[in-house]
Amino acid sequence: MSVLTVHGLNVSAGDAELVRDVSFTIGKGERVGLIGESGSGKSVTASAVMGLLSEELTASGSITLNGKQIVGMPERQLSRLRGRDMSMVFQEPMTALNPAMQVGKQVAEVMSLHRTQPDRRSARAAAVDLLGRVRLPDPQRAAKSYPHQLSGGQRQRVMLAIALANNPSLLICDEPTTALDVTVQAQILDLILANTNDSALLFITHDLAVVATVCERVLVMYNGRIVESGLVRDVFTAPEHRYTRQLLASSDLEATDENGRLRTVSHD
Ligand SMILES: Nc1ncnc2c1ncn2[C@@H]1O[C@H](COP(=O)(O)OP(=O)(O)OP(=O)(O)O)[C@@H](O)[C@H]1O
Repeated sequence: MSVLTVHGLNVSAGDAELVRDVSFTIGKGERVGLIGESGSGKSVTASAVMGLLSEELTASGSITLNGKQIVGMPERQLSRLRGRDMSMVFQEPMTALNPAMQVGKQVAEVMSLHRTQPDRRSARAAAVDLLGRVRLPDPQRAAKSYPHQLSGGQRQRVMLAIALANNPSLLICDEPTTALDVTVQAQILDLILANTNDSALLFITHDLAVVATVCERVLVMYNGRIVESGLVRDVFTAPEHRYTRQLLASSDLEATDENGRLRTVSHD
């Protein structure tokens, strides 16, 4: 059974249809990229999956996470799934972190909230472990820092620790490295790859080279619809849709090398 199944998803704001008839699945341990120009509906799709659509938006169709229907699920139930069964990493960690709370406590809190650690003390210890797993130097000390005392890359590591804390079945990354410099981007991508073996991963990005590095399958979104999908190596080497060809042409990804294999832009 797929971890995530989206079937015939529509999202509208009044008369405006933002997402139209979107369907896809992600299995356990599968990594799927979602690409498309700004405004094509990627973030709206991700918000619908997380049950985080703003009030003026309406969703119809079906989204199931491990068989549970997300569309129309009451907020109380959704909040039990978010942070435990599914979590999300955003582009700007500063807005997602609490500026007034030590980051170790923020990591511990998501475990205490979902009771995935027996008590607060174990949650604190597990938080320090997690901060080490996302390779924050001196995790004991880092746990006591406030978000403003950390660099952008370190804050994104904290976000990743929070997202991974309860070993979610589904991790959604929405442009998680766009705001970071290139070296830090590559480190964060490595961490995401190293820590999501069993999770289903939906990875939203403008950067086709990142998709080629991280994902096995890709969905191409244009004007609210998925216009093309398939294995990254097929879609990037032999795109069928005109829009995908344009995306590839305007990216700095050199799709194939002299042997016809997918080549990615190096990150250093
Ligand atoms: N709350 C809202 N009310 C009305 N329209 C919205 C709302 N949220 C998003 N939209 C519109 O929905 C469309 C899709 O937006 P979305 O943020 O999903 O695009 P995106 O592909 O994620 O773009 P980006 O890459 O810039 O994040 C856009 O036209 C946007 O203006």
